[in-house]
Amino acid sequence: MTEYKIALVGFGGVNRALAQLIAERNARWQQELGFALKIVGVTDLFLGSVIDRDGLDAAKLAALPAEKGALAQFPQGSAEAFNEAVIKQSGADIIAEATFTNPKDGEPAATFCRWALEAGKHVVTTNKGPVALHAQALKALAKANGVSFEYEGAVMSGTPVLRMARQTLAGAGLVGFEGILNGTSNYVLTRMEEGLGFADAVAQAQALGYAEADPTADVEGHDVRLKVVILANELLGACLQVNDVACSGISRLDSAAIQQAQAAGQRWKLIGSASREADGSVRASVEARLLPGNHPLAGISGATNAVAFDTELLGAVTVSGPGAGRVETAFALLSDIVAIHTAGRSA
Ligand SMILES: NC(=O)C1=CN([C@@H]2O[C@H](COP(=O)(O)OP(=O)(O)OC[C@H]3O[C@@H](n4cnc5c(N)ncnc54)[C@H](O)[C@@H]3O)[C@@H](O)[C@H]2O)C=CC1
Ligand SMILES: N[C@@H](CC=O)C(=O)O
Repeated sequence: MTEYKIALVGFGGVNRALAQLIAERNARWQQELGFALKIVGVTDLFLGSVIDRDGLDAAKLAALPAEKGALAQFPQGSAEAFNEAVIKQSGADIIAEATFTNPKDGEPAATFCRWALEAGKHVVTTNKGPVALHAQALKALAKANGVSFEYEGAVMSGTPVLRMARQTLAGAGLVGFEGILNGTSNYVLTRMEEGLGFADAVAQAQALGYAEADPTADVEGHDVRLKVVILANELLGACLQVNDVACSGISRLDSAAIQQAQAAGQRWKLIGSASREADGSVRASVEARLLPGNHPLAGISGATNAVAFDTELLGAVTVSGPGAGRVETAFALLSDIVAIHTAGRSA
């Protein structure tokens, strides 16, 4: 039986949900997936850090109170976040990186990924910063060290989009995409259609674990901009930088405008899109658009996301599913580990 030792960097909603899944499902994964996971380290800016090479109790971790320095409760635990030690010295085979997304330079998460890859550890991450801003360098580093850098959860949470498109649309002639790529803003728009105010709707999205640490990133389109860059660079072979993508959000839309549109059979949606131009370049944007009721993306409500891929051979291929959520995103980390396991077996 294969057992992967895993260290969790950032222990907020997503990695805590992964610990809960490990506590509940490890035996089942052994049977169904051919591997089990053992948590050997956890580190978090707020909670502190702990290393135990023999394995930490996943259920106890998942139930940890959200109090400053709480990881000091574990034998060998500390109220200080020794990120570098947990990444390099916990004996982990895999680092699950789920700290805050920094849309400006991807740090310090990009450094955490670098440390792990240089130390010969696989990285699975849901953090959009390192992927949108440093994917090429991190992928090269992974290759040089014979390990994997996986990030399925960076776009549309646990809904399989990146790997699905890369593997199953290869050869279909992908020329563009448009999608609802942020769970929080779509949830906010839906709740505002139902009569809730903007601030209350954002607060609900935060409580449900959908929003970024600073939800401005969700409602002003910055989060979607990172996802558009990831999709365009990965699937359309573009070399977009974040500032190449024109970006506006939903905060200028008031309840009256949203409900008026709805009464007219239309819906406001935050749309991220990219397309290949005749000269081979790729143009991309993020903006609120008023969609007619019969548009394929108009019926997507709540934290659900959808992306329609425009292909030469199949026309539009649309994938829809959860775009945010703690357990949903923890599943994305699991799917990355499955990919690592499968690649290791076929090597
Ligand atoms: N929650 C969701 O639905 C989704 C989240 N993501 C991304 O996954 C990542 C994690 O998301 P959540 O768990 O929801 O966020 P969260 O805000 O609940 O947790 C992040 C944790 O990282 C810790 N942290 C921040 N900076 C750190 C540092 N320098 N060193 C150590 N720990 C640090 C914080 O203390 C916090 O506990 C974020 O980058 C987010 O953008 C991606 C897809 C969906
Ligand atoms: N805050 C993001 C989380 C996933 O990337 C969202 O709401 O979509």
